[in-house]
Amino acid sequence: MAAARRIYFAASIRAGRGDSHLYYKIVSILKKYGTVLTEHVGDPTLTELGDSHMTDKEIHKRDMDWLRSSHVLVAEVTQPSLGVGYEIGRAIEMNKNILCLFRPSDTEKRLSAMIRGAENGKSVIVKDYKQEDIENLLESYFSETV
Ligand SMILES: O=c1[nH]c(=O)n([C@H]2C[C@H](O)[C@@H](COP(=O)(O)O)O2)cc1CO
Repeated sequence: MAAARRIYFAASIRAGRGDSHLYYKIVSILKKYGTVLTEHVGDPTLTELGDSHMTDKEIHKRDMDWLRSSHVLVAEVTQPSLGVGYEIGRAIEMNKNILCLFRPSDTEKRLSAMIRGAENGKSVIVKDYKQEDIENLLESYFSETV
């Protein structure tokens, strides 16, 4: 199943790349569980300019095609990002499995009610986590949930 599973990883780009090393780590763990379609999101050399070789229309089309073709969306939501919120909302409409990861200990901000409130204990899961727990958290998500 791991190779066949298509994973869309979402995290902040234009909203700030302060957590990019953590995104890199999450992407490298996710690769154990499937093909990560959006590997660029975890590239620590990617700046807030994002995919600057593409137009915004091209980025939106490519990412929506990837999202449609994915089995699961994993989103790191600690750094609030319009793009990530949009992707989560679209994925909910597409009935995707969604895992949102939030680090309360690394931010004074509270997660949006539109994300935390979308949790349904089944297809939409929102987890508070610490960096050191990420391997175990993903292991139990992919072995038990999807
Ligand atoms: O260059 C880009 N490439 C790209 O794939 N995205 C997608 C993937 C990310 O999960 C999300 C980030 O949104 P934002 O840039 O609003 O933080 O949008 C977003 C941008 C720039 O907005």
